[in-house]
Amino acid sequence: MDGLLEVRGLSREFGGIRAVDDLSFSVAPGSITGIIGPNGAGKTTVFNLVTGVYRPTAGEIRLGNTVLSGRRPDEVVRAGVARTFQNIRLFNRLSCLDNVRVPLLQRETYGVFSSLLRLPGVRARHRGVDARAEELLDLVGLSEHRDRGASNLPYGLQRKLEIARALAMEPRLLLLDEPAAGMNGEESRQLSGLVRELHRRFGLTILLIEHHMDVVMGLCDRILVLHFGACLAWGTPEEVRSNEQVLRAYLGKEGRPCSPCGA
Ligand SMILES: Nc1ncnc2c1ncn2[C@@H]1O[C@H](COP(=O)(O)OP(=O)(O)OP(=O)(O)O)[C@@H](O)[C@H]1O
Repeated sequence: MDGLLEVRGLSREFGGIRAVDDLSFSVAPGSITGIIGPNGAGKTTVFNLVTGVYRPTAGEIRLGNTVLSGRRPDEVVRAGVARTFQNIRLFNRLSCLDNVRVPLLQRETYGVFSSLLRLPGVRARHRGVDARAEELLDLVGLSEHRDRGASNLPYGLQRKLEIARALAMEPRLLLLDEPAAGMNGEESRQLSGLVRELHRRFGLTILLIEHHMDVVMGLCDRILVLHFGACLAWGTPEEVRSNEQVLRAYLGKEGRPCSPCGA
């Protein structure tokens, strides 16, 4: 097992529904991996399982040597996994800068008394946080919007702000849930450029869910195709694009799941 993320025999049931069904795949360190599949295929449930929002019914998830399955979301973040959400989750009343400062401050461990007394070391660390927040906003192209309320940003920029917030966690693995949702062709091209740049600059491993095929095919080294919670296909964009089962599934005929993926 040499993936940064290793998923083995993962299942999750909701009542009688198997949202994720005995799924295995591996995300290589430093790669960009895409998850695609029809609505309801289980893509977001996989993210929720990796990030500790849901507990698996069966199976194991590892990040390097750390077992993630069964951990709380805050423990998963500390282990090095950050994510963005399909339905954007920002502090709407806060400025862009403060939206990024919050996770940065959470990472800092202040003694309560030194914080209350505003000791010099704390003030210096606050300045460090401000500088880092500005840097992250600059990186995603939001510097000029730093003082603007998050809810006043256009949708595409809110998605970039979410990415800046996730980067503030200094993740080893970044999960992006439909980063190009609601974007037009030009916006999604820009978004692809940004993801590529972040990947190069931070040596990040990225797992992304996306319905925009041009984004997925252009960015990803490997693609996992989910169908009824199981792996329908796994491979390079070229392999997936020409896979008969994938073509049939998207055309409405049922394909036969394969397993395990990327092992
Ligand atoms: N909390 C939940 N309770 C009950 N059923 C759920 C829950 N979360 C997901 N499901 C079900 O699990 C299945 C997979 O849903 P999921 O949201 O993971 O799919 P998806 O591939 O992300 O879909 P989409 O592309 O529409 O976002 C669906 O049948 C969904 O209704």
